[in-house]
Amino acid sequence: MAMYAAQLLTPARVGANRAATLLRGDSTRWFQPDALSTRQQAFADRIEALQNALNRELLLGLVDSESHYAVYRPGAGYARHLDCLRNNDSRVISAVFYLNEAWQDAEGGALRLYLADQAYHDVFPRAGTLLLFLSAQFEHEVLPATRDRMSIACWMRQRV
Ligand SMILES: O=C(O)CCC(=O)C(=O)O
Ligand SMILES: [Fe+2]
Repeated sequence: MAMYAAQLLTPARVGANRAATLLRGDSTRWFQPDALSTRQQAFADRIEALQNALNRELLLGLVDSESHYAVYRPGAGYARHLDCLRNNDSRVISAVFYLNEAWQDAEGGALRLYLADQAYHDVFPRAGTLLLFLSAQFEHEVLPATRDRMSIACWMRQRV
C-alpha cells in the first residue's frame, strides 16, 4: 500500500484498451527484471525454483516469468477472463501470491476459478497463499472486497 500511496502503481489495462476499468479495477506495477529489490529477488528465486520443479516433474517447458504487484481498492474486481494474451500463448501457469494479513471470508475478494459444468472454486486472498493454475484452461474472476486487496500475480511462460 505504501507503493500505491506513492502513486507507483498504474491502472491496469486489458490488451490495447486503455479504459478497461469496467472489466478490471486493479492498479499494477511490473517487476523490472534487471532492477529487482531484495524482496522481489527472493520472490523471483522461489518462482524460478518452482518453475524448475514443474519442468522436471511435468515437462512444461517453462523458460521465464513475469510478475506484477496488484492493488484492488474496495469494490474493485476483475471480470471473468482467461490469462492468455490474444495471439500469444506463451503464458502456461498463472501464479498468484496473496499479501493480505488476517483476511476474513466475509470481506469478499475471492478469486473465483471456474471449473467444468458451471462449478467453481473460491480462493480467498490470505497472506501466504500461493495459487497456481493453467493459464489457458481456467477462466477466473476477482470478486470485489470491502478492504484493500494486494497480491503478486506471476505468469510462467514457454517459448513461442
Ligand atoms: O488477484 C487475483 O486473485 C487474480 C488476478 C488476475 O486474475 C489477473 O491479474 O489476471
Ligand atoms: Fe487473471
